[in-house]
Amino acid sequence: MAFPADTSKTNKLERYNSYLRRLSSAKLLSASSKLLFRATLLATILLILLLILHYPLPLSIHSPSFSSPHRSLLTSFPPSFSPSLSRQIRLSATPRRSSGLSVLVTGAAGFIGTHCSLSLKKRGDGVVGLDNFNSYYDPSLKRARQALLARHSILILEADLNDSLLLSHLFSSYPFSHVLHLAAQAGVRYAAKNPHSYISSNVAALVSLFESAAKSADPQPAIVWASSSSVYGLNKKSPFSESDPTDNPASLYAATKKAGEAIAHTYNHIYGLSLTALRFFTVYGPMGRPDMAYFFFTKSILAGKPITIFRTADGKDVARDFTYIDDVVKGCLGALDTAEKSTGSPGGGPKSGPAQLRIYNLGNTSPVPVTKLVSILEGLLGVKAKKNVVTMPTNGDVPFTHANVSLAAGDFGYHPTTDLAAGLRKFVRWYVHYYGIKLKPSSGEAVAAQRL
Ligand SMILES: O=C(O)[C@H]1O[C@H](OP(=O)(O)OP(=O)(O)OC[C@H]2O[C@@H](n3ccc(=O)[nH]c3=O)[C@H](O)[C@@H]2O)[C@H](O)[C@@H](O)[C@H]1O
Repeated sequence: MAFPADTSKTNKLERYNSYLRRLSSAKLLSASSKLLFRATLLATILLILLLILHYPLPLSIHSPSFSSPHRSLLTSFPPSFSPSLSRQIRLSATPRRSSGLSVLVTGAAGFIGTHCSLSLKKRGDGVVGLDNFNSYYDPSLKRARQALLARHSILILEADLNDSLLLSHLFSSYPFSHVLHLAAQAGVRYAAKNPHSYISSNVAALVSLFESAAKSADPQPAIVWASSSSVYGLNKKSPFSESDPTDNPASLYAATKKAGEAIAHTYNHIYGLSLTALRFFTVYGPMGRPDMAYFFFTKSILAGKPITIFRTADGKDVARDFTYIDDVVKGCLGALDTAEKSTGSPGGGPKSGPAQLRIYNLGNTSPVPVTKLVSILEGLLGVKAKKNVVTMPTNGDVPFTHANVSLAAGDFGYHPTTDLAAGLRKFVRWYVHYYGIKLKPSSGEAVAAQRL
């Protein structure tokens, strides 16, 4: 009898072999999927790097203590303005008079920006505004100014100057003849709280603007921009002239404005940008800045709250060459009208010759003590201020400012005509109307209003 063949050993062997085959194919599968995963990851990283190199991300140095929307208006990819936005930009920028200017006004929702935009538009120039609407002071006031400009068909783009991609796109999409650059981090004492916002707005954004104007605009625009009386710092010689040294800045604000003037020299020298710096002297008036003394003094006096008045360490009055907004606007327009063309070639190429590089004081030429400012306000408001007189802090203030404006007078007929009492009257009139305040019938402003 034949015994059935003993297959148990062969079966075991086959089962073992098939187990080994499955094991190795599973390993192979997992190894190849790992490889595939790594390759995909690498390709994605490479693609992102390529895109960043090609379309650089906006430089965003955010200030820690206030918010800025910093929204890019470039919606599609590759970046471009929507057809409707392009149309609005064209409409707003195109002058209505022959040989009118087309001006990009930065900081257009700001105090001086709004007034200048309106004046330019009223005389037939084209204006496009740009503003980041940050919350350094009440943004609702900036929105009210924006609404006013909109009623005069002036478009304000909500964007940050550090968005260099947007800026270069703006310059390549419309041939602005001029830029009036007023966007800045203002205030001499605030730098102690938020120093970085001064670097971001007054240095980085200035470079971003000059870069785009030099390299993306065709033709390159002439640029008129806001410097400050604060660059004279702790100088003792009075009045301040443009040729005086500016080596003693008393605040970071002043230091960034002085840095701006040095940066302007470089861009003028290398790229042939036509650049004019205007040194403003404590500008005040209707729709002004709530962070300035005349504005918050008015608020506190009306609310019956105490105000702090600074005096110098040796007990003297602190004084300012307070300058009324309408005078400053005339100075800004004069500077724009006399600005010569830039001499650089598109793309930052060689310049055809030296370009204009100017600096002007725009002040009132008659300093007034802060104590006098307060007594004028008391009269206009019909309320006695509760005064706290203290020694001036050493975090930015200077004892006095006083402008010599003969350069601006000679070059574009700048002659300030509004004294502090007349200018503050106009400010108070606006203030009580804007905030819906009823003054006592005996107040200087109420009496003057009855006479009208
Ligand atoms: O010309 C400029 O380049 C600058 O002008 C403005 O700076 P300033 O001249 O310092 O204005 P502003 O704060 O209104 O103080 C006015 C006076 O009130 C005194 N002052 C101030 C505050 C206070 O609590 N008490 C006080 O006595 C104070 O000592 C001073 O004497 C702009 O803000 C600044 O952005 C820049 O443009």
